[in-house]
Amino acid sequence: MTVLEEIVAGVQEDVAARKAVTSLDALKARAAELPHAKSCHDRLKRADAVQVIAEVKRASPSKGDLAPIPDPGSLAAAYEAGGAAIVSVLTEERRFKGSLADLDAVRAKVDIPVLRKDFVVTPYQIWEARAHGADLVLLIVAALEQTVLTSFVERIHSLGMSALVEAHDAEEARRAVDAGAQIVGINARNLHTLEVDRATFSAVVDVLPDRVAKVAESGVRGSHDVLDYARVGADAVLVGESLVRSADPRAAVADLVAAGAHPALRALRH
Ligand SMILES: O=P(O)(O)OC[C@@H](O)[C@@H](O)c1c[nH]c2ccccc12
Repeated sequence: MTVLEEIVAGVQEDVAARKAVTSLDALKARAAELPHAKSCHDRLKRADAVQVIAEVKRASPSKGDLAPIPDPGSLAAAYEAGGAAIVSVLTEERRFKGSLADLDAVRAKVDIPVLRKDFVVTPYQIWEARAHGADLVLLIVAALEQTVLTSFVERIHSLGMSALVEAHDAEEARRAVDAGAQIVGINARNLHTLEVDRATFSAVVDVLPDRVAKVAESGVRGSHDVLDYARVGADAVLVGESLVRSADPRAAVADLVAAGAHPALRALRH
């Protein structure tokens, strides 16, 4: 089993356990009472600056524990104050130590859109995301057959949310576009080997049409990586580890946001 398959197997067990407690109908009823999801595409695809998606990430399969994060709501509020466009919350429990409770805590504290970051393999998880106030849902191409991927993108859009569809190579990026993705993430971390290769983004991005919002995911250590990704066509960067490890997450986000708004990039982006 690859790491991805192992994670998905655990997620399937965890979803089954939650389903036994909360029915799909209960999730739908809860979702019906919430304000509409906030739109994300135009927020990420801005002519003037590269945007920052800041992630609440406690642990990862490659690095183990990253940060204790006693108060995920406050961390997310710091990200928002630093100028993040969107906050991402890992909800996978076994390897990333996230939860829907973290998503709730973040949703309660920020006004910017919130991304549910998990290994979505059933429509139940999409309803769950909406019922817990998510605006954006991650879908991983490598974990889904094409017909399923397409139906999940449609389901997410029909619930008023946005899909961030994650690819690792050109073939997966094409599949993302074919599935109707308007926001595509290119992950520098290979989910089979867990290695980071920052050159992945530039190797894959040309497959994507102009209208797609392009997110460079993983391995952003600081403002120089934002500039590098920006130069090769990223509309946004998704950053976890370097922010959760920072002593001042608000300032750390602000640094990345400032790099993304660097005047030298503006000419490139027109
Ligand atoms: O911590 P980093 O290297 O800044 O990476 C963040 C994000 O890209 C990463 O958490 C991620 C990208 N795609 C995922 C899919 C599942 C879980 C996690 C991820």
